[in-house]
Amino acid sequence: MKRELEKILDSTHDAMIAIDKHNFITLFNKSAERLTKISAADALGQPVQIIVENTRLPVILETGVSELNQKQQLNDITIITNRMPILSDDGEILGAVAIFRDISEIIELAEQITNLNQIRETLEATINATQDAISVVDADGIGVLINPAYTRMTGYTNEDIIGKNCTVDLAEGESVHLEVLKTGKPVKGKTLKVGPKRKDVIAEAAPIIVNGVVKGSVAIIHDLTEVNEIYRKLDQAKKIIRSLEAKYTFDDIIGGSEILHYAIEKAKIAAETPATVILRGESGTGKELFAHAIHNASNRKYAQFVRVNCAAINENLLESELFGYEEGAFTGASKGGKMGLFEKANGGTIFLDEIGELSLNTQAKLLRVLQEKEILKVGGTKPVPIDVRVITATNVDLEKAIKEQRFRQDLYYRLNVVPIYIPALRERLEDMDLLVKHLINRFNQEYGRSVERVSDSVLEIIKSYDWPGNVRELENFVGRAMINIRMHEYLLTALHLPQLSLGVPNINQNLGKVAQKIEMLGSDNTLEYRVAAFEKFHIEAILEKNQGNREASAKELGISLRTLYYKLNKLNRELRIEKNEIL
Ligand SMILES: Nc1ncnc2c1ncn2[C@@H]1O[C@H](COP(=O)(O)OP(=O)(O)OP(=O)(O)O)[C@@H](O)[C@H]1O
Repeated sequence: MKRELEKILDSTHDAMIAIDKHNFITLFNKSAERLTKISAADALGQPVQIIVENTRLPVILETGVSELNQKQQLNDITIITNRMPILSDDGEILGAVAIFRDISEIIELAEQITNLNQIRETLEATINATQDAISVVDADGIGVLINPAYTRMTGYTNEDIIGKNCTVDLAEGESVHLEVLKTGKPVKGKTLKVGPKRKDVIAEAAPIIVNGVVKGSVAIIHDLTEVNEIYRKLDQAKKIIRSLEAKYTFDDIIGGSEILHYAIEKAKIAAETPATVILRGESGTGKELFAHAIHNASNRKYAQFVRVNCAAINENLLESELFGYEEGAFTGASKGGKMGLFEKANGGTIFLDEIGELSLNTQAKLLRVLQEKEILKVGGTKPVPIDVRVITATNVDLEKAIKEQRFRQDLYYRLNVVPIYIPALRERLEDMDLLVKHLINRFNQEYGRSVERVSDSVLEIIKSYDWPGNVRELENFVGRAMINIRMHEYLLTALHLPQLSLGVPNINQNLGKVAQKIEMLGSDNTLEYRVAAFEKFHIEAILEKNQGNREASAKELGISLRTLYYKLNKLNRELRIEKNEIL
């Protein structure tokens, strides 16, 4: 009987240790051995304190009171202990027994459950926070979860969806959930209408598979109106990039002179209207810059800006370039025909530069376009309506061209709606300082230079020159000077300046050249040396003006020809002029 009892006790998972009333161990089953890593042979008959430290069994012997469900650590294992006295029938304490249960596994399981809970919470928070509308159904197609984005998009709440068939939200189209549950495969890009407002959406869905079995389906729907809005924005962005072809705005027009300011103000007013603008001014005054600025300040700024240099395109091609052609219009015409520049600029602006160069034939066609607001392609019979703002520019005297019957008067009236005259650079010397500063900043960046100032004589030279090529020539001149300057020089002096193109000589220009050369002189500041240098440079300048004609130069200088030769020889001998190596 005792053996059988021991067998039963050994087979239980609970560890058991019993002691007699003298604290000696009387029972130590197999589970106790596993838990304490002490063999029953070592334990039995020993005082319990020797075998198990901090045991409370002796306390139980004394008090006779049970201690139940006590959690404690034993060799890194969490156990639950029940300790009870062993009582005789008449209540006498015969010993005590402790039963331990290893609960590590249970704790691990509990931890896993807690973790799973956390994962679930995180997943739920993510699903709720996402802007995509999500719905989940079970294997029978019954709604189990929707997120707030879904409610926002469809108008349906938990009440309408959870526990209901997955087709309840559909206004038009097949349920993606049902398709997924049927095929077990993901579905993509289905267009449907959902909700009471029949919202257009794109849906995609995927199966939820657990252990190889389809347990449900999860779907994401995207609002097509949002997608369309994204396309619209993309399109607008493309247009903005395209309109960067007109890259300048009024802020890029540098100058503070009253005469330029007047032109800018007039252009700004014109920009707000659809009126045809004609920009008049010499070459390089900034007519194209103005055309860009007008386009970019108008409500057509997101549409195309098309520049046509009427002088650069072959007269035979110009018509088909401007108005396009139909397929088979002429030998060599591309298949499908070609869109003309007017059509390309539809909704935007066409800038016809050098309009004075148009042939009378093309002038007649252009007049028709301006009057009818439609184009007729070469070889075509059906006119195409167009909405284009026309800006033209010219540096030729159109009025004279009309008198000479090179330009049509009726076209002139059509084009001359808002004439804007852009003054030549020599008419606005006040702008020079600002322009030079602006150009130096620009070339500092482009060429990696660090020029901070220009010497007074440079400005003097610049202001004394005629600038027949206007701002373009000034740009070129400063750019070349900036190449001449070394990396760490911060003062631009006359030494850095390139030769100015001769143009039509005038006295100011001559003085400028003299000043430029004087700055090339060395450190000899004696009056004799400087006066002699001035004399030499002045003679050279006058000679240059008279294209080397010595008689005319001597006459202009008020000296005899003999004196001129004498002076030139003498001055060349006497003057040691330090030349800038870079120039
Ligand atoms: N006021 C200004 N401020 C800054 N840059 C200017 C100004 N005027 C002209 N420019 C610059 O000078 C150069 C020539 O200008 P633009 O091409 O506009 O002149 P244009 O009058 O159209 O010349 P063309 O008649 O030869 O075609 C351009 O690089 C332009 O940016």
